[in-house]
Amino acid sequence: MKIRIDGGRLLDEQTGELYGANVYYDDVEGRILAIGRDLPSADKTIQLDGQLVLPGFIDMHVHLRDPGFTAKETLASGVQAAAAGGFTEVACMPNTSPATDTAAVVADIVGRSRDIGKAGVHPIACITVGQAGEALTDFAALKTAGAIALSDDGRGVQHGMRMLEAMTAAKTLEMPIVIHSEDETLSGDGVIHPDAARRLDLPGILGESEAAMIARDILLAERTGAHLHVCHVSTEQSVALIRWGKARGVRVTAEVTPHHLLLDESIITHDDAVFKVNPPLQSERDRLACLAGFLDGTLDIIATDHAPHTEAEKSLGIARAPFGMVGIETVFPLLYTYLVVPGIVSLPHLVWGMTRRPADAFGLPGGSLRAGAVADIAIVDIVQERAIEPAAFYSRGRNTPFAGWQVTGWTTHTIRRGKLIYQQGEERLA
Ligand SMILES: NC(=O)N[C@@H](CC(=O)O)C(=O)O
Ligand SMILES: [Zn+2]
Ligand SMILES: [Zn+2]
Repeated sequence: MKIRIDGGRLLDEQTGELYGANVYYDDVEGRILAIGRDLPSADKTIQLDGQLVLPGFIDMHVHLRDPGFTAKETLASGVQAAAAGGFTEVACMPNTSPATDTAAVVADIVGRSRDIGKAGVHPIACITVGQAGEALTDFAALKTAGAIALSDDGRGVQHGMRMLEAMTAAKTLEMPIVIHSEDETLSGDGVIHPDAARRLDLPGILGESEAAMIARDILLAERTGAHLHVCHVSTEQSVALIRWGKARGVRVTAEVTPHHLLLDESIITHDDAVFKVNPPLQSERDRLACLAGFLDGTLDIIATDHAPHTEAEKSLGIARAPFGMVGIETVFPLLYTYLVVPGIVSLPHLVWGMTRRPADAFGLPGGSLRAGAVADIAIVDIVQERAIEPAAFYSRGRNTPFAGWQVTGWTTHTIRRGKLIYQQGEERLA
């Protein structure tokens, strides 16, 4: 079938200007056939009224919790939540149960997510068996099964020589090493930023625990030539180290989350684990450094680190609850409303950070709307405004610190390879 999206506005990929145009694509081929004003007639038309027609969003860091932790999220709820957030592709982290450390688990995630038919899922497999930080997994077998990168996210690889071996092996296979940077000898049993920890009489996490491991791994990436991708960068020192690595020509890319761009530790005035996340919400100075790093390209991409947990787990209080916040359904509205509308970040810069830049960094299709490209499209409405309401999420996780925030930029349709994978208001999958 030939389908046309009429009446939307697109971003010019050279100038970043918005312009009115229609999009014509084929749902069997899954490709865009033409973009313009005078297009052939179609079998079906999606009629818009000025909504933004953007490349489908790509999130390189989500936790889908399946297999093993399906009370937090299932593959079905996770990929539907992703599609509802405008995402056509997500990369999922391996801290599942069993851990994503064998070809069988990778193949299971790829196969089941394909059958569900919502956002596309690209597993990131473990660096070490069981994420124990010791024996390396079989990188080649994981890659063959469909893993696009390697990470022990949830934990850092503590042993330097082990990381050197991992990067050496990853380099020969051209697989990115994606790091959760946390030197546990510095973070210890900390739970939040030291200033907030002092107020609440809890143990703090030193920012140096992040920067120290980033420094080590940039040096190892320089030695090995491996592609190093740094997860959820949160401190001023970390941004400075990544900027230094890039200036030296090291192959390092990095991501920043919506919560580290919008929140700092001062929001934690009482014991509510909705604010507990790793790395923690940092100082205002750190937040501004992350924003500056995103603006100058040091932090290449936006990733949500969507980390669903149950209400029971999050009600245990900051000392005992697990780390993590959900984010995939609210990232674009939040960043559009609080960074683009006030003029802090331009619309094209935000959009490229969620589309073209992750596609380029990880060699994924999508990220661009032009004739011949895959028909991976997010349609967002920047007029419709409403408060973030966790009970309305498609995700099983309701653990957001942004409940009640008034936002615009909600996704109305998501199209992947020409197929409608989300339409605003659709029923939850079982
Ligand atoms: N970010 C978090 O606070 N939690 C993540 C783990 C991680 O991303 O390190 C999780 O799996 O819950
Ligand atoms: Zn992490
Ligand atoms: Zn994570």
